[in-house]
Amino acid sequence: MKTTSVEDKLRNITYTELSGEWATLNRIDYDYKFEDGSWKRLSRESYDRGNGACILLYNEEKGTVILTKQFRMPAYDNHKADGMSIEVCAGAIDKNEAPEICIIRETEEEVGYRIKSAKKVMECYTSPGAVTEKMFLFVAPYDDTMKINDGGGLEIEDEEIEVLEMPFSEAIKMVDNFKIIDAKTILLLQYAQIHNLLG
Ligand SMILES: Nc1nc2c(ncn2[C@@H]2O[C@H](COP(=O)(O)OP(=O)(O)O[C@H]3O[C@H](CO)[C@@H](O)[C@H](O)[C@@H]3O)[C@@H](O)[C@H]2O)c(=O)[nH]1
Ligand SMILES: [Mg+2]
Repeated sequence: MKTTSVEDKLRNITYTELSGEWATLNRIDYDYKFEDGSWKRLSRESYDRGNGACILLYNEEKGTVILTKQFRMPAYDNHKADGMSIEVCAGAIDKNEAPEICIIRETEEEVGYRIKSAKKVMECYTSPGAVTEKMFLFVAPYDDTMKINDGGGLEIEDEEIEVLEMPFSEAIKMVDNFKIIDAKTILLLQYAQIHNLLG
């Protein structure tokens, strides 16, 4: 592993905003020092849409988990199937919002459960070569007494989210047969498996 600090490898960083409608797509130009000591001016496009939080809700007694199903345009754009994506509950973190506060809010909005706290189990970049987004991954137990509405997402944000409560074993099967192909969801389901969250 190389130990040169990033300050010694980078200089003259400039930002050019290429698009800024919903989130910001920047072109970042920078001088980069290679290991042989040579400098080269490089350019990378970087899409900044903030950070995100997501959560796997699980019920050990029932052996179930709560997932969501919704249309995702970028997924549709990629493989032109139906564009429906089965995912753990997730949302973009508001400015100055703590990831745990965000995920408690999203849990209420998207799947209709009021949880008091959530345990952070991982952090990950979703696509570090292209997107600035860091994702904070949580787990929390749920039960029927915590259900306060039907979820579904916010109408003002045009969200249409189907709430799925399914056996954990079925969710794991959906990873194995490629029906669940969202990375954060696979990570959390496998975390639950490795750490025996559902007994
Ligand atoms: N007009 C417009 N609206 C958008 C756009 N992107 C998102 N929105 C709106 O913003 C809402 C964001 O809902 P959240 O629940 O906060 O986020 P999310 O769409 O579930 O995204 C989460 O998952 C993504 C995929 O893994 C993550 O990329 C994201 O950070 C977050 O965790 C969407 O329902 C939609 O109304 C866009 O490009 N244009
Ligand atoms: Mg969401």
